[in-house]
Amino acid sequence: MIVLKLGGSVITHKDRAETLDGASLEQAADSIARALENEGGALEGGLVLVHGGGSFGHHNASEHGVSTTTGTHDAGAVLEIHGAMKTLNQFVLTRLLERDVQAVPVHPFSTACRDGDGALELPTSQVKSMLAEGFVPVLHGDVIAQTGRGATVVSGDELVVELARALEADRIGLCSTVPGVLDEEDAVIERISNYEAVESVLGASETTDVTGGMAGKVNGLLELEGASSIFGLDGLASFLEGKNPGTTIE
Ligand SMILES: Nc1ncnc2c1ncn2[C@@H]1O[C@H](COP(=O)(O)OP(=O)(O)OP(=O)(O)O)[C@@H](O)[C@H]1O
Ligand SMILES: C=C(C)CCOP(=O)(O)O
Repeated sequence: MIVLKLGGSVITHKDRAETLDGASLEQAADSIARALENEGGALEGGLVLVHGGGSFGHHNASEHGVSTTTGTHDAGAVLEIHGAMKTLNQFVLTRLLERDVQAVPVHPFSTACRDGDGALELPTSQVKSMLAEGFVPVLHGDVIAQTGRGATVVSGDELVVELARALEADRIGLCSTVPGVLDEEDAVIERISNYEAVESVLGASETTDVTGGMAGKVNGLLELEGASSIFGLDGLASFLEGKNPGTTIE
């Protein structure tokens, strides 16, 4: 099975608060629908989707001073951040359903949490049941309760790592707004197996982002046993066909 994240930077205009990038979301939904129609293809074992926040969630979290480590005890702030993510989730589900993809929501706020050290606990038995019944579960970056800190942000990137581990994913992909991890000359780095070797080129996101941009992605994916890929929207169809576009992290 495949765990795929649609980056918020792809499906929204990340520099404008709560603005969907409808054309890119539709292109992504088309690629997913086409890949699922392909019997015997790479998606035969099922697909779990995660999407990020982009201009939904990050702006709200930033306004309330909430990040993956700084929490809030203000339920109003939680509702605003979670509400923005649910709005985006609804857009994603609708575009998939319009293409007959049997996409269903999983909201991390109602199921996941962090311990006092920030370690993520993400139950996955409901995701497994959904997969077994032929659904495409769609999770998203969110706020979640954290022991001693109220509620903190959980990135879609963290969810991908946890899902990949718990579901023993065969393939893991992060589709972002860049064609891969870029070096100093903006060329795509083909393979990364060591964080220190690329640390100097890994930065945060250029837009409002409370979860760590490219550095966080590479760090998280390197923790996994198997290989994973970071690629742009133009690489999505090829990734879903079983190829390795963009940067391979192993
Ligand atoms: N070496 C690098 N190569 C590519 N992108 C980089 C690099 N260093 C920093 N970045 C930034 O990381 C961004 C991608 O991370 P970002 O977290 O914004 O993506 P996303 O996961 O698609 O979005 P979201 O976090 O909203 O879901 C790029 O747009 C770029 O600004
Ligand atoms: C900012 C919120 C609420 C979620 C962020 O998820 P990400 O875009 O995957 O980092």
